[in-house]
Amino acid sequence: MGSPVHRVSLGDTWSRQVNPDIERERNIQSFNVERLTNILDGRAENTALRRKVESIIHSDPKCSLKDNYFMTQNECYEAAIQRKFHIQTIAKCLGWSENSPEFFYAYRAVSGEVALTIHSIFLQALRSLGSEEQIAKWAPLCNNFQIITTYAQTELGHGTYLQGLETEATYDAATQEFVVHSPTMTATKWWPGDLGRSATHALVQAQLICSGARQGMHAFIVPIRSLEDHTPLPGITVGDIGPKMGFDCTDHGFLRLDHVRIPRDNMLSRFAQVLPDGTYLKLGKLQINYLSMVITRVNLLWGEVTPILQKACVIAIRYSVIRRQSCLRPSDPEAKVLDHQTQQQKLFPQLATAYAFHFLTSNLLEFFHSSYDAILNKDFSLLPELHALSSGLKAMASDLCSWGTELCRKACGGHGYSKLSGLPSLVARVTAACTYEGDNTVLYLQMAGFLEKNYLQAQASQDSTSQRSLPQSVAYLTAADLAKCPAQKAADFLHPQLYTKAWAHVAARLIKDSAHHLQTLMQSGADRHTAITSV
Ligand SMILES: CCCCCCCCCC(=O)SCCNC(=O)CCNC(=O)[C@H](O)C(C)(C)COP(=O)(O)OP(=O)(O)OC[C@H]1O[C@@H](n2cnc3c(N)ncnc32)[C@H](O)[C@@H]1OP(=O)(O)O
Repeated sequence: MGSPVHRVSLGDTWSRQVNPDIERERNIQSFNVERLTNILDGRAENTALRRKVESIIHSDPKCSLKDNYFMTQNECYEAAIQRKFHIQTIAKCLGWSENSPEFFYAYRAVSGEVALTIHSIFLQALRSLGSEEQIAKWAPLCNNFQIITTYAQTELGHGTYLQGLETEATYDAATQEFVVHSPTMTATKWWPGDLGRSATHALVQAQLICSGARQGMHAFIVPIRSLEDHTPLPGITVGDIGPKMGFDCTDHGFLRLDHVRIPRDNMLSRFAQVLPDGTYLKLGKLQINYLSMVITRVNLLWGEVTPILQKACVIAIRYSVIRRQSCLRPSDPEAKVLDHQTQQQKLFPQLATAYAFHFLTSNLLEFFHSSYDAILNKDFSLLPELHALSSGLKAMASDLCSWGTELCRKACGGHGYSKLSGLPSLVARVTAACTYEGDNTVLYLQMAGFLEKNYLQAQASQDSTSQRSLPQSVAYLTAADLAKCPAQKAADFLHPQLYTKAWAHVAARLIKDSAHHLQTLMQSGADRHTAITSV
Protein backbone atom coordinates (compact mmCIF):
# COMPACT_ATOMS: atom_id res chain seq x y z
CA MET A 1 0.00 0.00 0.00
CA GLY A 2 1.59 3.23 -1.17
CA SER A 3 1.18 6.14 1.22
CA PRO A 4 0.09 9.47 -0.36
CA VAL A 5 2.88 11.52 1.23
CA HIS A 6 6.59 11.10 1.92
CA ARG A 7 6.86 10.07 5.53
CA VAL A 8 9.64 10.23 8.04
CA SER A 9 11.03 6.75 8.35
CA LEU A 10 13.74 5.15 10.40
CA GLY A 11 15.74 5.32 7.18
CA ASP A 12 16.02 9.10 7.64
CA THR A 13 19.22 9.55 9.66
CA TRP A 14 17.97 12.54 11.67
CA SER A 15 14.83 10.64 12.74
CA ARG A 16 17.06 8.20 14.61
CA GLN A 17 18.89 10.84 16.64
CA VAL A 18 17.62 11.84 20.11
CA ASN A 19 16.66 15.51 20.09
CA PRO A 20 19.24 17.48 22.15
CA ASP A 21 16.49 19.17 24.18
CA ILE A 22 15.11 15.75 25.16
CA GLU A 23 18.63 14.53 25.94
CA ARG A 24 19.21 17.55 28.14
CA GLU A 25 15.99 17.11 30.08
CA ARG A 26 16.74 13.43 30.61
CA ASN A 27 20.09 14.29 32.15
CA ILE A 28 18.69 16.59 34.82
CA GLN A 29 16.17 14.25 36.49
CA SER A 30 16.08 14.29 40.29
CA PHE A 31 15.28 10.61 40.83
CA ASN A 32 16.50 7.15 39.84
CA VAL A 33 14.69 6.53 36.52
CA GLU A 34 15.43 2.79 36.43
CA ARG A 35 14.13 2.33 39.98
CA LEU A 36 10.89 4.15 39.14
CA THR A 37 10.58 2.07 35.97
CA ASN A 38 10.89 -1.11 38.05
CA ILE A 39 8.26 0.17 40.47
CA LEU A 40 5.86 0.89 37.61
CA ASP A 41 6.51 -2.54 36.09
CA GLY A 42 6.05 -4.16 39.50
CA ARG A 43 9.63 -5.38 39.81
CA ALA A 44 12.97 -5.34 37.94
CA GLU A 45 12.36 -8.78 36.41
CA ASN A 46 9.16 -7.50 34.81
CA THR A 47 11.05 -4.55 33.31
CA ALA A 48 13.60 -6.90 31.79
CA LEU A 49 10.84 -9.15 30.41
CA ARG A 50 8.87 -6.21 29.05
CA ARG A 51 11.93 -4.81 27.27
CA LYS A 52 12.73 -8.23 25.82
CA VAL A 53 9.20 -8.65 24.46
CA GLU A 54 9.11 -5.06 23.16
CA SER A 55 12.38 -5.53 21.32
CA ILE A 56 11.00 -8.69 19.64
CA ILE A 57 7.79 -6.95 18.62
CA HIS A 58 9.27 -3.59 17.60
CA SER A 59 11.93 -5.25 15.42
CA ASP A 60 9.37 -7.43 13.61
CA PRO A 61 8.06 -5.77 10.41
CA LYS A 62 4.90 -7.91 10.59
CA CYS A 63 4.02 -6.13 13.84
CA SER A 64 4.63 -2.67 12.43
CA LEU A 65 1.92 -0.02 12.85
CA LYS A 66 3.52 2.48 10.46
CA ASP A 67 0.77 2.23 7.84
CA ASN A 68 -2.13 2.17 10.28
CA TYR A 69 -3.16 5.80 9.87
CA PHE A 70 -3.36 5.42 6.09
CA MET A 71 -5.62 2.35 6.15
CA THR A 72 -9.34 1.93 5.52
CA GLN A 73 -11.51 0.18 8.14
CA ASN A 74 -11.23 -3.08 6.17
CA GLU A 75 -7.45 -2.81 5.89
CA CYS A 76 -7.15 -2.04 9.61
CA TYR A 77 -9.20 -5.11 10.47
CA GLU A 78 -7.24 -7.39 8.16
CA ALA A 79 -3.90 -6.07 9.45
CA ALA A 80 -5.09 -6.61 13.02
CA ILE A 81 -6.07 -10.21 12.26
CA GLN A 82 -2.65 -10.87 10.70
CA ARG A 83 -0.90 -9.19 13.67
CA LYS A 84 -2.95 -11.28 16.14
CA PHE A 85 -1.97 -14.58 14.58
CA HIS A 86 1.61 -13.51 13.95
CA ILE A 87 1.97 -12.81 17.68
CA GLN A 88 0.36 -16.21 18.38
CA THR A 89 3.06 -17.77 16.15
CA ILE A 90 5.81 -15.91 18.01
CA ALA A 91 4.25 -17.04 21.31
CA LYS A 92 4.19 -20.66 20.19
CA CYS A 93 7.87 -20.50 19.12
CA LEU A 94 8.93 -18.87 22.41
CA GLY A 95 6.64 -20.91 24.68
CA TRP A 96 4.52 -18.03 26.00
CA SER A 97 1.51 -19.46 27.88
CA GLU A 98 -2.04 -18.08 27.47
CA ASN A 99 -2.63 -15.00 29.68
CA SER A 100 1.12 -14.76 30.35
CA PRO A 101 2.81 -11.36 30.99
CA GLU A 102 4.54 -11.75 27.61
CA PHE A 103 1.18 -11.56 25.80
CA PHE A 104 0.23 -8.46 27.85
CA TYR A 105 3.51 -6.74 26.92
CA ALA A 106 3.26 -7.83 23.28
CA TYR A 107 -0.27 -6.42 22.85
CA ARG A 108 0.80 -3.22 24.61
CA ALA A 109 3.77 -2.96 22.23
CA VAL A 110 1.34 -2.87 19.30
CA SER A 111 -0.95 -0.39 21.13
CA GLY A 112 -3.70 -2.98 21.35
CA GLU A 113 -4.06 -2.96 17.55
CA VAL A 114 -4.83 -6.68 17.43
CA ALA A 115 -8.09 -8.34 16.43
CA LEU A 116 -10.22 -10.83 18.41
CA THR A 117 -10.02 -9.05 21.76
CA ILE A 118 -13.62 -10.05 22.52
CA HIS A 119 -12.64 -13.70 21.91
CA SER A 120 -10.68 -13.27 25.17
CA ILE A 121 -13.76 -11.75 26.86
CA PHE A 122 -15.70 -14.90 25.88
CA LEU A 123 -12.98 -17.05 27.47
CA GLN A 124 -13.07 -14.91 30.61
CA ALA A 125 -16.87 -15.25 30.80
CA LEU A 126 -16.61 -19.01 30.21
CA ARG A 127 -14.12 -19.36 33.08
CA SER A 128 -16.23 -17.24 35.45
CA LEU A 129 -19.74 -18.48 34.58
CA GLY A 130 -19.12 -21.94 33.14
CA SER A 131 -18.99 -25.25 35.03
CA GLU A 132 -15.68 -27.12 35.10
CA GLU A 133 -17.05 -29.50 32.44
CA GLN A 134 -18.04 -26.62 30.15
CA ILE A 135 -14.61 -24.99 30.61
CA ALA A 136 -12.93 -28.31 29.78
CA LYS A 137 -15.03 -28.61 26.62
CA TRP A 138 -14.89 -25.09 25.19
CA ALA A 139 -11.62 -23.52 26.45
CA PRO A 140 -9.25 -25.72 24.38
CA LEU A 141 -11.30 -24.98 21.23
CA CYS A 142 -10.88 -21.26 21.97
CA ASN A 143 -7.19 -21.46 22.87
CA ASN A 144 -6.42 -23.29 19.61
CA PHE A 145 -8.67 -20.92 17.66
CA GLN A 146 -10.70 -23.89 16.39
CA ILE A 147 -13.62 -21.62 17.18
CA ILE A 148 -13.67 -17.80 17.20
CA THR A 149 -16.02 -16.35 19.78
CA THR A 150 -17.70 -13.15 20.88
CA TYR A 151 -19.66 -11.89 23.88
CA ALA A 152 -23.12 -10.84 22.66
CA GLN A 153 -24.98 -8.93 25.37
CA THR A 154 -25.84 -5.38 24.29
CA GLU A 155 -28.84 -4.96 22.00
CA LEU A 156 -30.05 -2.25 19.63
CA GLY A 157 -32.63 -1.30 22.28
CA HIS A 158 -30.70 -1.89 25.50
CA GLY A 159 -27.05 -1.58 26.58
CA THR A 160 -26.74 -0.40 30.15
CA TYR A 161 -30.16 -1.51 31.42
CA LEU A 162 -29.62 -5.28 31.55
CA GLN A 163 -33.04 -6.04 33.01
CA GLY A 164 -34.43 -4.67 29.73
CA LEU A 165 -32.60 -7.12 27.44
CA GLU A 166 -35.18 -8.75 25.13
CA THR A 167 -33.39 -11.78 23.60
CA GLU A 168 -35.10 -14.91 24.96
CA ALA A 169 -33.87 -18.44 25.71
CA THR A 170 -36.91 -20.64 26.28
CA TYR A 171 -36.35 -24.13 27.66
CA ASP A 172 -38.03 -27.03 25.79
CA ALA A 173 -38.08 -30.00 28.19
CA ALA A 174 -39.34 -32.31 25.42
CA THR A 175 -36.04 -32.00 23.55
CA GLN A 176 -33.86 -30.70 26.43
CA GLU A 177 -32.95 -27.68 24.31
CA PHE A 178 -33.12 -23.90 24.60
CA VAL A 179 -34.83 -21.97 21.83
CA VAL A 180 -32.89 -18.69 21.49
CA HIS A 181 -34.81 -15.96 19.73
CA SER A 182 -34.78 -12.21 18.94
CA PRO A 183 -38.49 -11.33 19.38
CA THR A 184 -38.23 -7.71 18.23
CA MET A 185 -36.00 -5.51 16.08
CA THR A 186 -34.65 -3.83 19.24
CA ALA A 187 -33.63 -7.30 20.49
CA THR A 188 -30.99 -7.43 17.74
CA LYS A 189 -27.59 -7.87 19.39
CA TRP A 190 -25.63 -4.73 18.42
CA TRP A 191 -21.99 -3.69 19.10
CA PRO A 192 -20.31 -6.95 20.17
CA GLY A 193 -16.74 -6.96 18.90
CA ASP A 194 -15.48 -9.83 16.67
CA LEU A 195 -19.13 -10.49 15.73
CA GLY A 196 -19.21 -8.59 12.43
CA ARG A 197 -16.96 -10.94 10.43
CA SER A 198 -14.93 -13.24 12.67
CA ALA A 199 -16.93 -15.18 15.26
CA THR A 200 -18.20 -18.72 14.75
CA HIS A 201 -19.78 -18.88 18.24
CA ALA A 202 -21.38 -16.28 20.49
CA LEU A 203 -21.93 -16.16 24.23
CA VAL A 204 -25.47 -14.78 24.03
CA GLN A 205 -26.82 -13.12 27.17
CA ALA A 206 -30.58 -13.78 27.10
CA GLN A 207 -33.63 -13.75 29.39
CA LEU A 208 -34.01 -17.35 30.54
CA ILE A 209 -37.59 -18.63 30.38
CA CYS A 210 -38.25 -21.99 32.01
CA SER A 211 -40.98 -23.59 34.17
CA GLY A 212 -43.23 -20.84 32.80
CA ALA A 213 -41.23 -18.04 34.47
CA ARG A 214 -38.68 -15.42 33.32
CA GLN A 215 -35.53 -16.01 35.38
CA GLY A 216 -33.44 -13.02 34.23
CA MET A 217 -30.27 -12.73 32.15
CA HIS A 218 -28.19 -15.88 31.66
CA ALA A 219 -25.34 -16.86 29.31
CA PHE A 220 -25.78 -19.30 26.40
CA ILE A 221 -23.21 -20.54 23.88
CA VAL A 222 -24.73 -20.32 20.39
CA PRO A 223 -23.00 -21.45 17.17
CA ILE A 224 -23.52 -18.67 14.60
CA ARG A 225 -21.30 -19.45 11.59
CA SER A 226 -20.36 -22.70 9.85
CA LEU A 227 -16.98 -24.18 10.71
CA GLU A 228 -16.90 -25.46 7.13
CA ASP A 229 -17.38 -22.27 5.08
CA HIS A 230 -17.99 -19.53 7.71
CA THR A 231 -21.46 -18.74 6.34
CA PRO A 232 -24.22 -17.88 8.88
CA LEU A 233 -26.00 -20.97 10.26
CA PRO A 234 -29.78 -21.50 9.87
CA GLY A 235 -31.79 -18.93 11.86
CA ILE A 236 -28.82 -16.59 12.13
CA THR A 237 -28.59 -13.10 10.57
CA VAL A 238 -25.21 -11.54 11.28
CA GLY A 239 -22.98 -8.77 9.93
CA ASP A 240 -20.78 -5.74 10.58
CA ILE A 241 -22.23 -2.45 11.92
CA GLY A 242 -19.78 -0.32 9.92
CA PRO A 243 -17.28 2.46 10.74
CA LYS A 244 -17.05 3.98 14.24
CA MET A 245 -15.15 6.84 15.90
CA GLY A 246 -12.28 4.44 16.62
CA PHE A 247 -11.44 0.74 17.02
CA ASP A 248 -11.24 0.17 13.27
CA CYS A 249 -9.28 -3.01 14.05
CA THR A 250 -12.39 -4.58 15.64
CA ASP A 251 -15.35 -5.88 13.63
CA HIS A 252 -18.29 -4.75 15.78
CA GLY A 253 -21.37 -6.55 14.56
CA PHE A 254 -25.08 -7.27 14.80
CA LEU A 255 -26.85 -10.61 15.37
CA ARG A 256 -30.46 -11.72 15.06
CA LEU A 257 -31.62 -15.18 16.11
CA ASP A 258 -34.74 -16.81 14.70
CA HIS A 259 -35.76 -19.67 17.04
CA VAL A 260 -32.26 -21.18 17.14
CA ARG A 261 -32.09 -24.44 19.10
CA ILE A 262 -29.09 -25.26 21.33
CA PRO A 263 -28.50 -28.15 23.79
CA ARG A 264 -29.36 -27.68 27.49
CA ASP A 265 -25.63 -28.00 28.28
CA ASN A 266 -24.93 -24.75 26.40
CA MET A 267 -26.22 -22.58 29.25
CA LEU A 268 -23.23 -21.62 31.40
CA SER A 269 -24.01 -23.27 34.70
CA ARG A 270 -21.50 -22.42 37.45
CA PHE A 271 -24.10 -20.43 39.37
CA ALA A 272 -27.39 -21.49 37.77
CA GLN A 273 -28.74 -24.47 35.87
CA VAL A 274 -31.88 -25.89 34.30
CA LEU A 275 -32.46 -29.58 35.07
CA PRO A 276 -33.70 -31.91 32.29
CA ASP A 277 -37.30 -31.52 33.50
CA GLY A 278 -37.01 -27.71 33.41
CA THR A 279 -36.46 -27.13 37.11
CA TYR A 280 -34.40 -23.95 37.63
CA LEU A 281 -31.67 -23.93 40.27
CA LYS A 282 -29.52 -20.88 41.12
CA LEU A 283 -26.84 -19.92 43.59
CA GLY A 284 -26.45 -16.36 44.86
CA LYS A 285 -28.18 -13.34 43.35
CA LEU A 286 -29.14 -12.99 39.71
CA GLN A 287 -26.39 -10.36 39.34
CA ILE A 288 -23.73 -13.07 39.62
CA ASN A 289 -24.40 -13.47 35.89
CA TYR A 290 -22.96 -9.96 35.49
CA LEU A 291 -19.58 -11.19 36.84
CA SER A 292 -17.79 -11.06 33.48
CA MET A 293 -18.50 -7.32 33.26
CA VAL A 294 -16.88 -6.78 36.64
CA ILE A 295 -13.78 -8.59 35.41
CA THR A 296 -13.77 -6.60 32.17
CA ARG A 297 -14.06 -3.27 34.03
CA VAL A 298 -11.08 -4.15 36.23
CA ASN A 299 -8.98 -5.32 33.28
CA LEU A 300 -9.82 -2.40 31.03
CA LEU A 301 -8.69 0.10 33.66
CA TRP A 302 -5.32 -1.63 33.95
CA GLY A 303 -4.79 -2.59 30.33
CA GLU A 304 -6.54 0.13 28.33
CA VAL A 305 -7.70 3.31 30.09
CA THR A 306 -4.75 4.20 32.36
CA PRO A 307 -2.05 3.35 29.75
CA ILE A 308 -3.76 5.68 27.25
CA LEU A 309 -3.37 8.70 29.56
CA GLN A 310 0.22 7.64 30.28
CA LYS A 311 0.98 7.58 26.54
CA ALA A 312 -0.74 10.92 25.95
CA CYS A 313 1.38 12.51 28.70
CA VAL A 314 4.60 11.11 27.20
CA ILE A 315 3.74 12.43 23.72
CA ALA A 316 2.59 15.87 24.93
CA ILE A 317 5.49 16.41 27.36
CA ARG A 318 8.11 15.31 24.84
CA TYR A 319 6.51 17.63 22.29
CA SER A 320 6.56 20.47 24.82
CA VAL A 321 10.27 19.94 25.49
CA ILE A 322 11.34 20.30 21.87
CA ARG A 323 8.72 22.75 20.57
CA ARG A 324 9.78 26.40 20.90
CA GLN A 325 7.13 29.08 20.66
CA SER A 326 6.99 32.74 21.79
CA CYS A 327 9.31 34.44 24.34
CA LEU A 328 8.82 34.50 28.12
CA ARG A 329 10.15 38.07 28.05
CA PRO A 330 10.56 40.26 24.98
CA SER A 331 14.37 40.09 25.14
CA ASP A 332 14.48 36.31 25.58
CA PRO A 333 14.98 33.77 22.82
CA GLU A 334 11.93 31.62 21.93
CA ALA A 335 11.11 29.43 24.93
CA LYS A 336 10.40 25.72 25.09
CA VAL A 337 6.61 25.45 25.29
CA LEU A 338 7.13 23.44 28.49
CA ASP A 339 8.72 26.50 30.09
CA HIS A 340 5.43 28.38 29.82
CA GLN A 341 3.54 28.08 33.12
CA THR A 342 0.27 27.65 31.25
CA GLN A 343 1.65 24.49 29.61
CA GLN A 344 2.91 23.15 32.92
CA GLN A 345 -0.46 23.80 34.51
CA LYS A 346 -2.04 21.73 31.72
CA LEU A 347 0.30 18.77 31.58
CA PHE A 348 1.76 18.19 35.04
CA PRO A 349 -1.62 17.46 36.71
CA GLN A 350 -2.30 14.91 33.94
CA LEU A 351 1.07 13.25 34.58
CA ALA A 352 0.26 13.12 38.30
CA THR A 353 -3.15 11.63 37.48
CA ALA A 354 -1.52 8.98 35.29
CA TYR A 355 0.72 7.94 38.19
CA ALA A 356 -2.18 8.02 40.66
CA PHE A 357 -4.35 5.84 38.43
CA HIS A 358 -1.48 3.43 37.87
CA PHE A 359 -1.28 2.71 41.60
CA LEU A 360 -5.06 2.89 42.08
CA THR A 361 -5.77 0.33 39.35
CA SER A 362 -2.91 -1.86 40.58
CA ASN A 363 -4.56 -1.84 44.01
CA LEU A 364 -7.97 -2.67 42.48
CA LEU A 365 -6.37 -5.55 40.56
CA GLU A 366 -4.98 -6.93 43.82
CA PHE A 367 -8.38 -6.71 45.49
CA PHE A 368 -9.96 -8.37 42.47
CA HIS A 369 -7.53 -11.30 42.55
CA SER A 370 -8.07 -11.78 46.28
CA SER A 371 -11.90 -11.79 45.97
CA TYR A 372 -12.36 -13.52 42.60
CA ASP A 373 -11.35 -17.02 43.75
CA ALA A 374 -13.77 -16.78 46.69
CA ILE A 375 -16.60 -15.73 44.37
CA LEU A 376 -15.89 -18.63 41.98
CA ASN A 377 -16.15 -20.88 45.03
CA LYS A 378 -19.57 -19.37 45.75
CA ASP A 379 -18.57 -17.10 48.62
CA PHE A 380 -20.27 -13.90 47.42
CA SER A 381 -19.46 -11.77 50.46
CA LEU A 382 -16.98 -9.52 48.60
CA LEU A 383 -18.99 -9.27 45.36
CA PRO A 384 -20.97 -6.12 46.27
CA GLU A 385 -17.76 -4.26 47.13
CA LEU A 386 -15.97 -5.54 44.03
CA HIS A 387 -18.91 -4.47 41.88
CA ALA A 388 -19.05 -1.03 43.45
CA LEU A 389 -15.31 -0.42 43.21
CA SER A 390 -15.05 -1.65 39.63
CA SER A 391 -18.09 0.43 38.61
CA GLY A 392 -17.06 3.63 40.37
CA LEU A 393 -13.41 3.46 39.37
CA LYS A 394 -14.22 2.54 35.76
CA ALA A 395 -16.50 5.58 35.54
CA MET A 396 -14.12 8.00 37.26
CA ALA A 397 -10.91 6.82 35.57
CA SER A 398 -12.38 6.68 32.06
CA ASP A 399 -13.94 10.15 32.49
CA LEU A 400 -10.73 11.71 33.82
CA CYS A 401 -8.45 9.85 31.41
CA SER A 402 -10.53 10.83 28.37
CA TRP A 403 -10.60 14.44 29.56
CA GLY A 404 -6.85 14.36 30.28
CA THR A 405 -5.95 12.71 26.97
CA GLU A 406 -7.91 15.35 25.07
CA LEU A 407 -6.16 18.07 27.12
CA CYS A 408 -2.78 16.60 26.14
CA ARG A 409 -3.88 16.59 22.52
CA LYS A 410 -4.97 20.23 22.64
CA ALA A 411 -1.70 21.17 24.35
CA CYS A 412 0.16 20.14 21.18
CA GLY A 413 -1.37 22.72 18.88
CA GLY A 414 -1.72 21.77 15.22
CA HIS A 415 0.47 18.70 15.63
CA GLY A 416 -2.05 17.40 18.16
CA TYR A 417 -4.59 17.36 15.35
CA SER A 418 -2.40 15.22 13.12
CA LYS A 419 -3.17 11.51 13.40
CA LEU A 420 0.55 10.90 13.08
CA SER A 421 1.04 12.41 16.56
CA GLY A 422 -0.82 9.37 17.92
CA LEU A 423 -3.03 11.62 20.06
CA PRO A 424 -6.33 11.68 18.07
CA SER A 425 -6.58 7.87 18.07
CA LEU A 426 -5.79 7.78 21.79
CA VAL A 427 -8.65 10.25 22.39
CA ALA A 428 -11.07 8.24 20.23
CA ARG A 429 -10.11 5.02 21.96
CA VAL A 430 -10.30 6.18 25.59
CA THR A 431 -13.54 8.08 24.94
CA ALA A 432 -15.23 4.76 24.11
CA ALA A 433 -14.42 3.52 27.61
CA CYS A 434 -16.86 6.09 29.05
CA THR A 435 -19.64 4.15 27.32
CA TYR A 436 -18.78 0.50 26.94
CA GLU A 437 -18.91 -1.84 29.94
CA GLY A 438 -21.65 0.38 31.33
CA ASP A 439 -22.48 4.03 30.79
CA ASN A 440 -20.50 6.04 33.35
CA THR A 441 -23.51 7.90 34.76
CA VAL A 442 -25.22 4.63 35.62
CA LEU A 443 -22.06 3.16 37.11
CA TYR A 444 -21.53 6.24 39.32
CA LEU A 445 -25.04 5.59 40.67
CA GLN A 446 -24.07 1.99 41.45
CA MET A 447 -21.17 3.29 43.52
CA ALA A 448 -23.44 5.87 45.17
CA GLY A 449 -25.90 3.18 46.22
CA PHE A 450 -23.09 1.15 47.80
CA LEU A 451 -21.74 4.18 49.72
CA GLU A 452 -25.18 5.19 50.99
CA LYS A 453 -26.00 1.65 52.09
CA ASN A 454 -22.74 1.36 54.06
CA TYR A 455 -23.09 4.82 55.58
CA LEU A 456 -26.54 3.91 56.92
CA GLN A 457 -25.18 0.61 58.20
CA ALA A 458 -22.33 2.42 59.98
CA GLN A 459 -24.84 4.79 61.59
CA ALA A 460 -27.09 1.94 62.64
CA SER A 461 -24.25 -0.10 64.16
CA GLN A 462 -23.00 2.98 66.07
CA ASP A 463 -26.38 3.01 67.80
CA SER A 464 -26.35 -0.72 68.51
CA THR A 465 -23.92 -3.07 70.18
CA SER A 466 -23.37 -5.21 67.08
CA GLN A 467 -20.49 -3.53 65.27
CA ARG A 468 -20.88 -5.19 61.87
CA SER A 469 -17.57 -4.56 60.05
CA LEU A 470 -17.79 -2.48 56.91
CA PRO A 471 -16.07 -3.43 53.62
CA GLN A 472 -12.39 -2.42 53.76
CA SER A 473 -12.76 0.31 51.13
CA VAL A 474 -15.32 2.23 53.23
CA ALA A 475 -13.96 1.54 56.73
CA TYR A 476 -13.33 5.30 57.02
CA LEU A 477 -17.08 5.74 57.50
CA THR A 478 -16.64 4.56 61.10
CA ALA A 479 -13.55 6.72 61.75
CA ALA A 480 -13.87 9.44 64.37
CA ASP A 481 -14.72 12.86 62.96
CA LEU A 482 -11.65 15.03 62.46
CA ALA A 483 -12.27 18.22 64.45
CA LYS A 484 -9.56 19.93 62.43
CA CYS A 485 -6.73 19.14 60.03
CA PRO A 486 -4.08 17.00 61.81
CA ALA A 487 -1.21 18.98 60.25
CA GLN A 488 0.73 20.96 62.86
CA LYS A 489 3.46 22.37 60.61
CA ALA A 490 4.24 22.76 56.90
CA ALA A 491 6.44 19.62 56.81
CA ASP A 492 3.41 17.54 57.87
CA PHE A 493 2.00 18.07 54.37
CA LEU A 494 4.80 15.90 52.97
CA HIS A 495 3.30 12.79 54.63
CA PRO A 496 0.86 10.80 52.42
CA GLN A 497 -0.99 9.59 55.54
CA LEU A 498 -2.14 13.15 56.19
CA TYR A 499 -3.81 13.27 52.79
CA THR A 500 -5.42 9.86 53.29
CA LYS A 501 -6.95 11.08 56.56
CA ALA A 502 -8.03 14.39 55.06
CA TRP A 503 -9.62 12.79 51.97
CA ALA A 504 -11.34 10.18 54.16
CA HIS A 505 -12.82 13.03 56.17
CA VAL A 506 -14.00 14.83 53.01
CA ALA A 507 -15.47 11.63 51.54
CA ALA A 508 -17.28 10.74 54.77
CA ARG A 509 -18.75 14.22 55.02
CA LEU A 510 -19.93 14.24 51.39
CA ILE A 511 -21.50 10.79 51.79
CA LYS A 512 -23.19 11.84 55.02
CA ASP A 513 -24.56 15.02 53.43
CA SER A 514 -25.83 13.10 50.39
CA ALA A 515 -27.46 10.39 52.52
CA HIS A 516 -29.20 13.00 54.67
CA HIS A 517 -30.30 14.93 51.57
CA LEU A 518 -31.71 11.70 50.14
CA GLN A 519 -33.57 10.95 53.37
CA THR A 520 -35.00 14.48 53.49
CA LEU A 521 -36.26 14.21 49.90
CA MET A 522 -37.87 10.84 50.57
CA GLN A 523 -39.42 12.03 53.84
CA SER A 524 -40.91 14.93 51.88
CA GLY A 525 -42.63 12.41 49.61
CA ALA A 526 -40.20 11.83 46.70
CA ASP A 527 -39.86 8.19 45.64
CA ARG A 528 -36.36 6.71 45.92
CA HIS A 529 -35.65 6.73 42.16
CA THR A 530 -36.46 10.43 41.81
CA ALA A 531 -34.59 11.25 44.99
CA ILE A 532 -31.40 9.33 44.18
CA THR A 533 -31.05 10.85 40.72
CA SER A 534 -31.54 14.36 42.04
CA VAL A 535 -29.08 14.20 44.98
C1 LIG B 1 -15.31 -0.52 21.56
C2 LIG B 1 -16.05 0.71 21.14
C3 LIG B 1 -17.47 0.69 21.59
C4 LIG B 1 -18.03 2.04 21.85
C5 LIG B 1 -19.46 2.00 22.29
C6 LIG B 1 -19.80 0.76 23.03
C7 LIG B 1 -21.17 0.41 23.19
C8 LIG B 1 -21.53 -0.94 23.65
C9 LIG B 1 -20.49 -1.86 24.16
C10 LIG B 1 -21.08 -2.65 25.31
O1 LIG B 1 -22.24 -2.50 25.59
S1 LIG B 1 -20.19 -3.73 26.26
C11 LIG B 1 -21.40 -4.36 27.48
C12 LIG B 1 -21.71 -3.26 28.45
N1 LIG B 1 -22.90 -3.42 29.27
C13 LIG B 1 -22.83 -3.24 30.59
O2 LIG B 1 -21.78 -3.05 31.19
C14 LIG B 1 -24.12 -3.30 31.32
C15 LIG B 1 -24.15 -2.28 32.43
N2 LIG B 1 -25.32 -2.45 33.27
C16 LIG B 1 -25.22 -3.16 34.43
O3 LIG B 1 -24.20 -3.65 34.82
C17 LIG B 1 -26.49 -3.29 35.23
O4 LIG B 1 -27.64 -3.16 34.43
C18 LIG B 1 -26.55 -2.19 36.31
C19 LIG B 1 -25.43 -2.42 37.28
C20 LIG B 1 -26.43 -0.84 35.69
C21 LIG B 1 -27.88 -2.29 37.03
O5 LIG B 1 -28.00 -3.59 37.62
P1 LIG B 1 -29.43 -4.23 37.65
O6 LIG B 1 -29.91 -4.15 36.26
O7 LIG B 1 -29.40 -5.58 38.25
O8 LIG B 1 -30.31 -3.30 38.62
P2 LIG B 1 -29.96 -2.64 40.04
O9 LIG B 1 -29.16 -1.40 39.85
O10 LIG B 1 -31.25 -2.54 40.77
O11 LIG B 1 -29.03 -3.69 40.87
C22 LIG B 1 -29.69 -4.66 41.71
C23 LIG B 1 -28.65 -5.14 42.70
O12 LIG B 1 -27.61 -5.85 42.01
C24 LIG B 1 -26.35 -5.29 42.33
N3 LIG B 1 -25.49 -5.43 41.16
C25 LIG B 1 -25.67 -4.83 39.97
N4 LIG B 1 -24.70 -5.22 39.13
C26 LIG B 1 -23.90 -6.07 39.83
C27 LIG B 1 -22.71 -6.79 39.51
N5 LIG B 1 -22.13 -6.70 38.31
N6 LIG B 1 -22.17 -7.57 40.46
C28 LIG B 1 -22.73 -7.65 41.69
N7 LIG B 1 -23.86 -6.99 42.06
C29 LIG B 1 -24.41 -6.20 41.13
C30 LIG B 1 -26.65 -3.85 42.66
O13 LIG B 1 -25.61 -3.27 43.42
C31 LIG B 1 -27.94 -3.99 43.43
O14 LIG B 1 -27.55 -4.48 44.72
P3 LIG B 1 -28.53 -4.18 45.99
O15 LIG B 1 -29.81 -4.88 45.69
O16 LIG B 1 -27.77 -4.74 47.18
O17 LIG B 1 -28.69 -2.67 46.07
